[in-house]
Amino acid sequence: MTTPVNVTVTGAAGQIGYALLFRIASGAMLGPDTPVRLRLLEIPQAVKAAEGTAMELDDCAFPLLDGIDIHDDPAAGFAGTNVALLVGARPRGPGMERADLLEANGGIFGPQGRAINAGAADDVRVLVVGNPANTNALIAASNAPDVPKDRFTAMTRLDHNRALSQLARRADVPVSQVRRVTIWGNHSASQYPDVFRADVAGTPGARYADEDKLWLADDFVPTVAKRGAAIIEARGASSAASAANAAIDHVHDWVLGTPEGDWTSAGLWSTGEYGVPEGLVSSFPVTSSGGAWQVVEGLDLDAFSRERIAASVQELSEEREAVRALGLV
Ligand SMILES: NC(=O)C1=CN([C@@H]2O[C@H](COP(=O)(O)OP(=O)(O)OC[C@H]3O[C@@H](n4cnc5c(N)ncnc54)[C@H](O)[C@@H]3O)[C@@H](O)[C@H]2O)C=CC1
Ligand SMILES: O=C([O-])CC(=O)C(=O)O
Repeated sequence: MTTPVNVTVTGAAGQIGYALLFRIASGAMLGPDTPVRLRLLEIPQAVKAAEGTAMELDDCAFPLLDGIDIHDDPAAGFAGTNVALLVGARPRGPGMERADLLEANGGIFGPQGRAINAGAADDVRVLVVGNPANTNALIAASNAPDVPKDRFTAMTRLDHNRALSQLARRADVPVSQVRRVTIWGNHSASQYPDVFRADVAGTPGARYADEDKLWLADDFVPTVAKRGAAIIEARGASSAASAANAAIDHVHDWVLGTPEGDWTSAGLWSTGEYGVPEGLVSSFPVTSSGGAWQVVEGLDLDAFSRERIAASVQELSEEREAVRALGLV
């Protein structure tokens, strides 16, 4: 049998954790041939709830689930881990922006970055889901100097999937026929979902944008960018199953590759692509092969897109200043 992959999930007793763990154990994330060993990392008060989830995981008798360990100490939770999903953090409530969580959540990601640095496997791949995801990824990466920066990513795949779905609805085509949309910038209301370079069942996405500027600026962009708030308003709690699904998609594509002719979106440590200052964790169009993300380079950006991207990147710079002032990086 193949050696199991160690997968650490923080916030395992939370609502995203509950929607995520069963799918990881079923093979949805790493494929049907890869056994997994789950490490659930929680705060001490939530360990009992995590134990309950572990009992349910046992009760599923997943053939690929090699074992489950529960920890409340980051050093133990990340020791030898190959894939780390940093979900554990407070969600926002109605009327809050994700950046309002910076002070409450930022402090979680420095110690976790240090624990990953000290003990994770050499091939560790980290996805930060806890908000504000981009800047929390920046904090974690900055506290893990020995881990290559491209191993720390922030989740904008949920925004990407939202954009696919909204564009498919507008064009009245199946979502499977929409390709190459991009989320640029921050996982926040300033993000820029870009349809200009998309392919919509063979029609350039730019046609929808050019024909109907009002739809683009007043409907599509805000619907995608503010979807998280709309879910909180409707459900009384932030998105969970769709967030877990996006985390599965992100790690699946990172490890197993993106389909030929398409790309997806992920928050990556910038090395200056598209003028994004180095060291900000910003969302880009990305492909994956050989277990590594590559930014899709050379896209010719129109003025509308450039302006929107710059605004979101400016917000990321401000968040970096804020966490510097808090001494977190
Ligand atoms: N990037 C994205 O697209 C999305 C991000 N999120 C974010 O994901 C995070 C989690 O959301 P939910 O699961 O709904 O929250 P939740 O409140 O249901 O669960 C959070 C869990 O994290 C645990 N936790 C807190 N501090 C921890 C620490 N230091 N170590 C380990 N565990 C810790 C808590 O005990 C709790 O069980 C929130 O910050 C939310 O805003 C949510 C949806 C989408
Ligand atoms: O909006 C929130 O706070 C939760 C989240 O990140 C999302 O649903 O995109």
